[in-house]
Amino acid sequence: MERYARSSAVAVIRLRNPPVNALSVEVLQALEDGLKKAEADPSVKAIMICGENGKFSAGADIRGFSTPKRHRVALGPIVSLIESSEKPVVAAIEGIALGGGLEVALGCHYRLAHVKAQMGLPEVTIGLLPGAEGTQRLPRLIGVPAALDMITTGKHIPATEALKLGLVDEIVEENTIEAAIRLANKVIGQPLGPRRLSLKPVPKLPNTDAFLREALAKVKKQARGFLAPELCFQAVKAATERPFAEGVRRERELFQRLLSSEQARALQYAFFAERAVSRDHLSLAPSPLPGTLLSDVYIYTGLGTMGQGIATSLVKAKIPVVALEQDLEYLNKGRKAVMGLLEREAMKMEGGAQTLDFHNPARLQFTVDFDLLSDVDLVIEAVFEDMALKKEIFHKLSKICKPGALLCTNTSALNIDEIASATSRPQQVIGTHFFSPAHVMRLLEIIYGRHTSPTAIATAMQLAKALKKVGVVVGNCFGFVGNRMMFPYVEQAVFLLEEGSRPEAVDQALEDFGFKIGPFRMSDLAGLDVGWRSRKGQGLTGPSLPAGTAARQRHGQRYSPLPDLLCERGRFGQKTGKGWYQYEKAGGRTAVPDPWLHSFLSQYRDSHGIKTRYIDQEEILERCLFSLINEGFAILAEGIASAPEHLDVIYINGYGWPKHRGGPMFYASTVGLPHVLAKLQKYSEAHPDVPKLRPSAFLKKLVAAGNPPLKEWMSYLSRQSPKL
Ligand SMILES: CCCCCCCC/C=C\C=C\CC(=O)SCCNC(=O)CCNC(=O)[C@H](O)C(C)(C)COP(=O)(O)OP(=O)(O)OC[C@H]1O[C@@H](n2cnc3c(N)ncnc32)[C@H](O)[C@@H]1OP(=O)(O)O
Repeated sequence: MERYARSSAVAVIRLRNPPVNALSVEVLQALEDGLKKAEADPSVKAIMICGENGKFSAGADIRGFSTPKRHRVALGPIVSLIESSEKPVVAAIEGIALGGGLEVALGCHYRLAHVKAQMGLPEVTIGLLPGAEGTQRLPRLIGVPAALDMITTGKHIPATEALKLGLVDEIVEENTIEAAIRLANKVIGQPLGPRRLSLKPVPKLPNTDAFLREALAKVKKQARGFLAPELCFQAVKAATERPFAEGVRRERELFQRLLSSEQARALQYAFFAERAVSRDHLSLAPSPLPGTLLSDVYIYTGLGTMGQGIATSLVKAKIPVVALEQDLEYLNKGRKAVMGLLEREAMKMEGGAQTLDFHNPARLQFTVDFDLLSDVDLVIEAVFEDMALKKEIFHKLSKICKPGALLCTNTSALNIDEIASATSRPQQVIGTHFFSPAHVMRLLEIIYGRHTSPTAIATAMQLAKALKKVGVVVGNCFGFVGNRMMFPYVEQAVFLLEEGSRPEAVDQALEDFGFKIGPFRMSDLAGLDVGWRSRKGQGLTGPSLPAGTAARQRHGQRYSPLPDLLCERGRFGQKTGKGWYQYEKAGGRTAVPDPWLHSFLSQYRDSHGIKTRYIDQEEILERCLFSLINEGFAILAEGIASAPEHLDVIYINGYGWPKHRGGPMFYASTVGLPHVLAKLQKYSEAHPDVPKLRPSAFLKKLVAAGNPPLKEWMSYLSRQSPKL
């Protein structure tokens, strides 16, 4: 506790724990001590709580949740202590007040925030609920619908919205601390009863029961097996049904249930994994990164779907862009699409189009003039996946661009070294695999080639950061990390159809597991023709396939021609109105099981002498997931990625893997590597012609080593890529 000024009647309690003033045991203890001291000091007439370094607090120290129980200090009683103080307590909220940080503020009698502050109860995103009485106080302050929304989604809200909701009493543009002191002085001596949220009733709704029923249905639908949102709901519901103290007891009970859950452990692992992965390599970037200065320019070529998203993403990050296309027709089409995307993005932002300023040619210009590339710092090429075309472009770039320019290729599978070989500066060539839609998806896979320099890698990582994406650096191999792990997963899904399953059964099993979208719905969305083109390119199907090749064999391994057969019938998915499902029209979005496909599958099985069998959910999950995980172990062993966390971050952010399961490698660690190995052995014996089911040597090694924790896996490998 300190005094604002020597003779001030306002005691100041400053939360101090850099970088985000997380509420560690020590901070909580100091907060309690400070409160008691201020309470006992007759010269103190009011108390102000603020955070060090322009941040109130990011909430409980998340690392503390995995420490043994006896070391924990409860926050709820401290919040009660604040509220019951006989002296007015004012929260001065700067920067962030999240989780337990906001709960501390809710215990205060007054809340004043800086206009740029953000507030929220994001506990749900780490598998918890606000466990310091926040689920009982917030509905009393801002009403049940708004509280439920904040608590079940975990969203951060800006101070301006917080003011409208009544979450804060006042917002200020100038010095928050001084304004809070003024407020504290003003309210000395005023009655505190009406300011104590625990004493307030929860505002009544016209039809609380109906509202809660609908809200629960919505929460359950979005959660897909994720427990925390539903328990958050239950805690808020308790506030509508019970007196404060009983509601708090219910909140504690639910909090304890979540605290000991595997899902909370998974989400907290994912939280730290993402931050650790994003930090990698950054230190080698030139500072400041060219292009983060507004006078510099990023240029990018190709205005197809990916290019449109990339351009939008760059403009959103306030990076000046020159968008290049091969001819005016494509340029005009691309321009229209990009402008449309930007209009929509601007509508979601405060300040709208003015903030993005994309009509300003200094921010975004469109051209067909390749010579404009001579002075740019960074190029992102985003033409379609055609090696010859990419090499031609890189050859040109290498000639035109200034010596230091970084040359990025947006590719999902092509060989970076081969692309780099078309240039005279392979050390500056790097893969940047954006995910569609590129202005929405958070993942950026960054692929280094044999000659890519550490500075180039670091610069690409900094680009990811500037775009607010999660950059993950990986090595160069077919499909890199994400798609390479996806191949066996999709392969199994199709094999399951051959053996007796249906697309809707496979999708359902994986969506129940928590995937946003199953493999067949995903394939229909992405377009079956994409994979078909690639398989034709690899000589697996199409005219280059040698005559007499067995329909279901390629290079001595099992192959399913099912996706090719659908493409030959013009069934490309949503875009043609038919794929693995049928749709209301070409371009339709609602997938409906298709009787035609069911009978096509029966005929297919008959014609190949396959006996249809019932395949249960367990087998669907095990074959799809364990083959994907198996590939992950192979990737780690080859040094294509530097740690299992990298694979997990890729899967959560780019492939819709359910975050509450922590990523595929974390999931493998939770079900146990011996179990994964045993299942792979079983399926591999049943399908000896499927190499991707054969357990990887690294997985076997880890099992033989006694199933060590994930953090130790990499220590069992002797060799690591020097660039990772
Ligand atoms: C022993 C513990 C006592 C526990 C008391 C138990 C009482 C139970 C009652 C109440 C329970 C309350 C629950 C909570 O409050 S849970 C926490 C809720 N808060 C959050 O989820 C916020 C998480 N943080 C963020 O969203 C962001 O980090 C943000 C604060 C917005 C800052 O973002 P950004 O500027 O992009 O910076 P970074 O994300 O890179 O973070 C910087 C470093 O700070 C670390 N960090 C952030 N938040 C926490 C946290 N709450 N606990 C511990 N560490 C945190 C983060 O990991 C970065 O560090 P590093 O790079 O080393 O990983």
